[in-house]
Amino acid sequence: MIKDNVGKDLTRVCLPVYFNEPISSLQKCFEDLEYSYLLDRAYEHGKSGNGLLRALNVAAFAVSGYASTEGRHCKPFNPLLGETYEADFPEKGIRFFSEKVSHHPTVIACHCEGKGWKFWGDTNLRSKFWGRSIQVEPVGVLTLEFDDGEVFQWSKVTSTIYNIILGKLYCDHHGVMQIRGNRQYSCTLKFKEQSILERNPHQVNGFVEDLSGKKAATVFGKWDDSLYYVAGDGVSKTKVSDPSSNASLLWKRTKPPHNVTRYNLTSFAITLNELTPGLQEILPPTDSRLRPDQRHLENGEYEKANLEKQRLERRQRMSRQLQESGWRPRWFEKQGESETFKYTGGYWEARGHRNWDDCPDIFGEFKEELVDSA
Ligand SMILES: CC(C)CCC[C@@H](C)[C@H]1CC[C@H]2[C@@H]3CC=C4C[C@@H](O)CC[C@]4(C)[C@H]3CC[C@]12C
Repeated sequence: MIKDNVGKDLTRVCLPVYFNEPISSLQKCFEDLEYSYLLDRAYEHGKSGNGLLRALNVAAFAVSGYASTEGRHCKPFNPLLGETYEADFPEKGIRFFSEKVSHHPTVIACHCEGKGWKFWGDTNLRSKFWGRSIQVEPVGVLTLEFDDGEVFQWSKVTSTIYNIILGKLYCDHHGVMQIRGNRQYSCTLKFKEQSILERNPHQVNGFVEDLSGKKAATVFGKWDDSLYYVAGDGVSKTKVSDPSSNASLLWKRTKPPHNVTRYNLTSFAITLNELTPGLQEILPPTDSRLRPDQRHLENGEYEKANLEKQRLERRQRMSRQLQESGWRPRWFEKQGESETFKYTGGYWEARGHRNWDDCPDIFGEFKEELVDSA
């Protein structure tokens, strides 16, 4: 298996379903929004004139998206071309939508609307599998726009997955994240690379600076745990990295569920593939929740899952031709080659009318009842 896949792009590595988690990359993308309340807070702070606290909460949000990667060791499903995922969370005040917009290279685009903000972006994971470790470089810009016009943009840092063959598999994130704002504040965050002797892994350190380049606050914490800040220009480093000092908490990770599954999903992630009867009737035929192999895996039916996965992978090989002969994403569009895919609108309206006539039947043939009778 390894021999067949060395040097390949991670998204295109074909593995038996046993290595998968019952979540697609489209759904995984939504995991980054688990702590969306930080953006609601950021909006409120900015509205009441505190631009610094807005920038700090945006920084906390950008870090919080990594928390759910801790302890994970399974590969998400690579969605089919044109596959979509929606998440309607009225209790969080957010609506999220994503689509796989390109197969060669693999690109996923997403769009999310919250209370006072919009968040969108696309990612093309440039990854290489070299046998012992995999390095993932997300290419693409994430944009956060507040309703009052303030915009922040950043890109995700490099991730490395270690011990692919021997030892305990784990991932780490490292590099510098530059969160650029269009008004007064910008933020720089450094994700420290873990060394073998590291006693304090997963560290993130950084600062918020104003237009003149003056440090307005220092931030520190761990991407799998929490983030703190100290206002002002940082004083001495030792003092600042001690949470018992005068630091204030920006974000704290939710505790993992009591009865973890073999996938180590967070309580939030566990809900993302749920197919409630009411939902099944309104989803488009392209939604990840309707993907048969993923559903079988979630139900623990490995053999059925594997057969379906092979069938869908065979079908998917034709998607290169499809794309070359002018296939276009249904819900996203990009202006120029270097631009980000932008949501063209209309998904939630179509859902209101259950009008999915022009959605392709990407999963084909599968007719079995998907909802658990239990
Ligand atoms: C080869 C197989 C069996 C093992 C690897 C499985 C796990 C650990 C890998 C597969 C795909 C990986 C993800 C791919 C892309 C991203 C986006 C990046 O911005 C953060 C890390 C994150 C979210 C990775 C986390 C680790 C990951 C989930």
